[in-house]
Amino acid sequence: MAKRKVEDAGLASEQQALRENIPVSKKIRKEGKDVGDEQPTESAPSADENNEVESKATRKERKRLKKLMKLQDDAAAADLENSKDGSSPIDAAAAKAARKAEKARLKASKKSSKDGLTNGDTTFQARPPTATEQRTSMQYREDPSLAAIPQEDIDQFLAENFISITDPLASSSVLRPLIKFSYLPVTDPAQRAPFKNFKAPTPIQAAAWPFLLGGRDVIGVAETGSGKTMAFAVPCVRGILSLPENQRNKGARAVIVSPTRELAMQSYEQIMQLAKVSGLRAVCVYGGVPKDEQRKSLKTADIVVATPGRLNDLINEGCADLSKAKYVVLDEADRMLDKGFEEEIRKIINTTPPIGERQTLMFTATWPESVRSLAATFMSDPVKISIGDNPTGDLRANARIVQRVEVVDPRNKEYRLLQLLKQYQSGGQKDDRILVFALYKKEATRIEGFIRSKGFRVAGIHGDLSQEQRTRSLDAFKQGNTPILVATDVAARGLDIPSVKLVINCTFPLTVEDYVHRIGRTGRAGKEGLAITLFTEHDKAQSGALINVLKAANQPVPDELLKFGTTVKRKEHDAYGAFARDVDRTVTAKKIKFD
Ligand SMILES: Nc1ncnc2c1ncn2[C@@H]1O[C@H](COP(=O)(O)OP(=O)(O)OP(=O)(O)O)[C@@H](O)[C@H]1O
Repeated sequence: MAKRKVEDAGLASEQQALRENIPVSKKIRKEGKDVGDEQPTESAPSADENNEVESKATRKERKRLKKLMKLQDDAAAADLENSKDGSSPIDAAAAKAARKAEKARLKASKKSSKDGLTNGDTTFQARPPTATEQRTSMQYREDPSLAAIPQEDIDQFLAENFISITDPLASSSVLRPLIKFSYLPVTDPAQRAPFKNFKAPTPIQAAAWPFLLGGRDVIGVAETGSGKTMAFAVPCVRGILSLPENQRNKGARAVIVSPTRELAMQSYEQIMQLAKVSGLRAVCVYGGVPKDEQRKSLKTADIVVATPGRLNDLINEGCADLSKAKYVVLDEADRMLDKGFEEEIRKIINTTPPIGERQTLMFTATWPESVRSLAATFMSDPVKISIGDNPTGDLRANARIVQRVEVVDPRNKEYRLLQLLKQYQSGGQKDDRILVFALYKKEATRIEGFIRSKGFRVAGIHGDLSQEQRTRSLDAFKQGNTPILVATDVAARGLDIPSVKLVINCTFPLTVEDYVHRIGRTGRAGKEGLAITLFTEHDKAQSGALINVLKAANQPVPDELLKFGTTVKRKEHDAYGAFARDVDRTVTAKKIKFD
């Protein structure tokens, strides 16, 4: 284990060196502005130097495109052969069109190299292929019909959906978003069944799939309820299916780590929809229930979905072996890298193949500065994909949620809550689902009892309840038997409960990121939602950050809230308070010599 840590640290510093010498990034520009969030590094060459370097690089890129065309030609020819046997029909006309489109792109690349020595928005710099490039080259073949789409249409799709891709290796020049399900390299109709109720991939799915299918590390940041689970689940299953059949059902090839038991179960269910039809096995490993069944399933499961504590227990017991798990996902990644989980995550990741040999994915709706450098230590040349009109990566709430903030006297909170419940559960709305958030377990218990005493059907979910009670409450809420659920932040992240009409924050959470996740339980999968927050003087430290979130989503900011101030307080360290300094953990420490 210690050896692996040293190994990872070495690779991390190698990555850092690469990063400093290779300021290669693709930035999708909107209205002439950079939408990417990476700044050129100090060691970036001057404009003249760039021209010199880029001309070589552009030639290199042309070669790469040519190679890609040749491989596509060969593959298309092979497919055509196959289609003669009737085994894998492919549209030869589409393949031809794709080749034409590729040639056009190549021509455009030549032209732009003459004009400004750039290829569209992508700048290239000559350098040997990195470990990531060697590992990932050509695992993914673009569908010919996708390749045939004019570049302007692709650019329009990226701009309309505010898709920003920052790729340190600039391979995004050949990886187009999978804007239709039919462009997924899936031939078996049974494997397409899970998408049959969806019109098209969501932007995060469309943009992330080609990179993930190509074996790249990805950081995916997209609003709550935007389909991130399928974004990482589809390539997970495709990757395992690409292994020889005799290597399946023989232990973990992929691991997905989630912060809560309920979220782990939910992701497991979604993944099973894809895995089961393909004969793959998955297991969900979480605490609060006996281990025996989990131990047994781990022996044959291809995919492990887990919460960190129980997974580490089973690793320590020797029952969970992740040494072949080359697909590692941190769902709700910022939470997983938070102080409470960081150590557990590090232990888990240290038992997977080393950085560069595994694919590491981080998905989330919130990506605070405080976790970004730590995330980099687990990843190899990650492609950053973010969705939203949010070039700086600042915190953003789902724009379809109407947010209302009421500043109230702390003593009147429960009375106001009761009024709201009566208002939003009257007449035809009496079965509407309402999720009420409290901050503490005891508070949740008290509020649940209070609501019940007023004649409402209500259940609760928090850490003081047994897993059986938690599951029962969640099921009753999902099925609509109890239309009100009182929860602590165990239900803030990831839970996908259909038709939650209203989220009420009875007590404000500890961070504004949690606020964004809490209200994200409504307004999912393209639907509208409403969130009402009762804000008191006790929460005033959060007023500035909340005001920013409201403004960014064009929501009204009440004057009473403005009175608490607009300053955004820096996140404080538990031990060092506001004096804590952000440390770039990707940088290797300097050796100091004492003479
Ligand atoms: N392509 C699609 N079209 C429409 N709906 C989709 C699509 N893909 C997934 N969904 C649905 O969207 C809902 C939200 O998906 P999911 O739970 O993955 O969101 P998320 O982005 O992970 O949210 P959160 O940030 O809250 O965890 C789910 O009900 C899912 O079935």
